[in-house]
Amino acid sequence: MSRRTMIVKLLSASRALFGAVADYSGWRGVRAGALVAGGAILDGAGLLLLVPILGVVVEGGNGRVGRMLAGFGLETPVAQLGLLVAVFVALGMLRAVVQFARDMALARLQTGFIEAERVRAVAALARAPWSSVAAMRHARITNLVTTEIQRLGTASFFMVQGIVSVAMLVIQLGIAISLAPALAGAAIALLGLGAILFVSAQGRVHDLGKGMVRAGQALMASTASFLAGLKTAAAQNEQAGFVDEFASIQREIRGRQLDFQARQAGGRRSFAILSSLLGGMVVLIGYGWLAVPPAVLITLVLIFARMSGPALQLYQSGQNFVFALPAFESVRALEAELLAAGQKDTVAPVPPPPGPIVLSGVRYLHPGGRGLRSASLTIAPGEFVGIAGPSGVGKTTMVDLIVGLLDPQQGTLTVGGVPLDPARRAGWADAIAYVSQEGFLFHDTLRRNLAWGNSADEAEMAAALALTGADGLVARMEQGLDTVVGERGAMLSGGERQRIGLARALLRRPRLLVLDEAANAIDAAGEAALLDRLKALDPRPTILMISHREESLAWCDRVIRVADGVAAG
Ligand SMILES: Nc1ncnc2c1ncn2[C@@H]1O[C@H](COP(=O)(O)OP(=O)(O)OP(=O)(O)O)[C@@H](O)[C@H]1O
Repeated sequence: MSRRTMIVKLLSASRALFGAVADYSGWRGVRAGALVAGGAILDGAGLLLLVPILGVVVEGGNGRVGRMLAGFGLETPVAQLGLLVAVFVALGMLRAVVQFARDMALARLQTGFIEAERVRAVAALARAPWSSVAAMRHARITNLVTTEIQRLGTASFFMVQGIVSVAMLVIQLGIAISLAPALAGAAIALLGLGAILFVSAQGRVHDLGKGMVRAGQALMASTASFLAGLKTAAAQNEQAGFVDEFASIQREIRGRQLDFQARQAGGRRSFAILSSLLGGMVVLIGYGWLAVPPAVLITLVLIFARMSGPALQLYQSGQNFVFALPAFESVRALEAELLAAGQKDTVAPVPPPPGPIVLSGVRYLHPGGRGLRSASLTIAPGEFVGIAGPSGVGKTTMVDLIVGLLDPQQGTLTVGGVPLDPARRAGWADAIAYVSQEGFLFHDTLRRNLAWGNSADEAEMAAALALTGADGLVARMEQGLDTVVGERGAMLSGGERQRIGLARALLRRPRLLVLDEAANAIDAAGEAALLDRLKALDPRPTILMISHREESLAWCDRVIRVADGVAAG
């Protein structure tokens, strides 16, 4: 990429981040901006006041300032100094108060901005169609929503720091110009040179930042697969492979961080050299060549010394900003991807009328062309329907269409005689309990796991556990429902996990219960007893059960057999 293209890209990304912060801040941003300007002006006013103070100190009461103050009745240098110092202290105190308010306002904006960005990204994720989320790498999403949004907060912080530094520098330069235009001109030229050098080095910093995003995602993915495969790895003594991969990503991250730190440290070194040169130049040229009066000369030296703080901060903020900018670009790219896939409307849910589920010529093919080619069937309310067929013929795809996770690409799907518009789709989802083969337990107590997605009380929980045959398990546990089940229910057996997942589903009192190989880890006798109790439920929800076991399918009222993407019944 040419330097020009790189600068244009950086500027447009910075403008986008600036726009996002401004959109979020609104009037609070204007207030914070006013506080930034106020802090800088008060700082400058304090500096400017040094001229008369030093004037009185150096020239006694006989200088221009002394004579002017004598006109107001302050005859002695001590009285004159007393007044000037009192004003100086008052200004200093006011500056401290304004800068405190400024820092708090900026901190509130920054933390609020991070929170808003995180909610925005998660909302876009929650409203994206399932098909697009299913294709995404989870590590990418987790990394963006946690680490990268935090880095985006850092970028916005450094952007604001940069603005504060610019405000301070402008005021300080303004004062320097008013005191000694030629010297200030030289300082501006030096700053301009620094800015050119700075911008030309930012392409590499931006690349480093992009690399950090990639490495962060790789680290997250490696950790996730390490944890997911830990048991298998431990059983096969394969942990070393995971550790090696982890270590190599860590090395990459460390390398980038060191590279960035070297750039920051190099910048500080150049600044230290440049500011000593500038200080020496001011004294020599000001005293020897331009014959600047001593009070003005000392004030100028103080101003230039003071300027090195904001100038260094501007340099470092700029570098940190560019380093963190790719985080903003990645978060917005994820959002754009989710938005492009279409967002579900947030509407008040309307339950579809009672009646059958009817599929007529429904088709859904996944990317790659596999899926459900055609399904035409009717399922009556309360029916217990088995769905069978070899692996990969489209059973899960059909069920995902029925529950509304996927939209038919062709054909129609109605519930109670009406097609699923967004409001009815939301109402339909409220009436569904879905149990997948893997189940879904989180690292918490049984009680909290059972209470997810329903408002059941303890008695209802006990009844559901009895129905799914998990009551004995809970009775055996020392802490009963308060037992923590481990990550994804790791402290339970596969069959126990499935029984708990089923109990939770029943607690929703669903209109449609979907069991996608949801009891395949339970022993045959246990499953038979469970299906018998499910079949006897009164009132009974419509039950769709995908299963590969013929003895399980024998409990169903009827079985729809899917073959090569085609289903009828
Ligand atoms: N998100 C996806 N992207 C691409 N292809 C997919 C996707 N989901 C499923 N498929 C493909 O679509 C076909 C049908 O998948 P589906 O999960 O519906 O099969 P299934 O009958 O439920 O299989 P199983 O009995 O093994 O669970 C498979 O060949 C599968 O590889």
